[in-house]
Amino acid sequence: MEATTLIPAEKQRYQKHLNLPEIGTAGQLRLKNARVLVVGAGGLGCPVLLYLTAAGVGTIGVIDPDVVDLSNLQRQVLYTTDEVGKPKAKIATSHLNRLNPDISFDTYTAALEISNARGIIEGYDIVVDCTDNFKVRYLVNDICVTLGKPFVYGAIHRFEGQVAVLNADLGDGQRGPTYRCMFPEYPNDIEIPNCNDTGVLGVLPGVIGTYQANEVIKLITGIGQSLNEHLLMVDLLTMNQQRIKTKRRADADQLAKQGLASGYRPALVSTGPQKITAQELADRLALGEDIFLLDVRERPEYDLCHLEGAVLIPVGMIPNNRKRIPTDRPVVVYCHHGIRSANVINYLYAQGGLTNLYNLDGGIDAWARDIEPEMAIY
Ligand SMILES: Nc1ncnc2c1ncn2[C@@H]1O[C@H](COP(=O)(O)OP(=O)(O)OP(=O)(O)O)[C@@H](O)[C@H]1O
Repeated sequence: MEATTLIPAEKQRYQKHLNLPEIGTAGQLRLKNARVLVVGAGGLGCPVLLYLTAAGVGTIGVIDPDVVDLSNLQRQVLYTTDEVGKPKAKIATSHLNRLNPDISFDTYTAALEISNARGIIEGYDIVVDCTDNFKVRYLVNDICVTLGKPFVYGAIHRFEGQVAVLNADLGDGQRGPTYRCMFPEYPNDIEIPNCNDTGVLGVLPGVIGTYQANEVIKLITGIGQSLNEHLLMVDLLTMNQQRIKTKRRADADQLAKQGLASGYRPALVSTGPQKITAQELADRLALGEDIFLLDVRERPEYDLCHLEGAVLIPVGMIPNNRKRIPTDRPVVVYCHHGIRSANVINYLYAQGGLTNLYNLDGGIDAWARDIEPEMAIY
C-alpha cells in the first residue's frame, strides 16, 4: 500500500530533504514508496546503497553472490576487516539496516543470471547496475528493456568512470537510449578489462556510485535533468567531465530480445573496436602509411604531449565533428589509456558509416612507454 504521510521521526530524519522545495514532503513520499534493486554490492554498490538507504528509498533489493575479500576494503566502504569471508549481500543489509531501520531490504545471495533476472527485476521500479562484468550489464539491459524499466548504469576503470540513465521514460510513450544503443554487441572476452588486472583508484567507485545514487533520486522525485539521453564520462586524474549525447536505436527492443535469446556467449568475431598496439602503429607510420591520428583527449592534455600530426577532437566534440573523420584511410583513435577512445569508436560504429577505426591499445601512455620514452607523459 502506498504511504501517504511521513511520521514525526521521518520528518526529523529527512528534514534537510523536506527543506528543499524541489523535494519536500511529496518527493520524500515518492522516495518512501519507491522500490530499487541494486545489482552488485561491490565498489559502486556500496555508495549507491549507503546513499539510497540514507535518502529513505522505501524498498531496496541487494543482490550479490560474493563474499568480502581483504582486497575489497580499499573501496567497498560498507565492509570491515572482521567481515572478510562473509556474504556481501547479508553484511551490507545488516549495516544498512542500522543506518536506517525504516527501509525494507530484500537480500539475495545468488548471482543475477538469465534464469532468475526477470523474476527478480519485475518487483522493482528502478535497477542500478553496480557490477563489474559485461554479461550482467547486457542481461540487466535486456531484461529492463523487455520489461520497460529504467536502469542506472555505472562503470569504472582505473581512474575513469561512466554513468548513464538507460531505457528511461521520456514521456509521450518514448523511451531513452539503452546500453545496446551505445554498445550494441556483447564483446569478446579478450577485450574485457578486469579491475583485478588493471587496478582502480579507491575513491573512483565512490564518485561514480554517488552519481548513480543521485540519478536514482532524480528519477524517483522527477527533479533536475536526468542523464537519460547522455553518457557522462569522468576522469579523476584530469578532473574532466564530458557528457556525450546518446540516442535510442530504432532496433533497441529487437537487440534486447536477441541478447536474451543468445545466452550471452562471447561473440566469435569481435565487433568491438579493432585494436592496434603502439609498436604496430609506429611500424606502419615508419613505412609511410597514410594514417589519420585522432586524439580525443582534452586541449590541455593534447598541449602537454601528442602524437606528431594528430588531430584533436575532444570526446564531447565528436558528435558534431564526425564529418572531419576521414572514411578513405585507417583512423587510429587514442586517448590517455585507451578507454575514452574505445568509447568514441563504439559510439561512431553505432552511428554507422565508419568502419576504418582502430583503438590505440593502452593510449598515449603505452606509446610513451614503448616508442617515445622522451615524451612528457602525465
Ligand atoms: N551476476 C551478478 N549478480 C550480482 N552481483 C554480481 C554479479 N556479478 C558480479 N557481481 C558483483 O558486483 C560487484 C562488483 O564489485 P567490484 O567491481 O568492486 O569488484 P569485486 O568483484 O568485488 O572485486 P575484484 O574485482 O577485486 O574481484 C562484486 O561484489 C560482484 O560480486
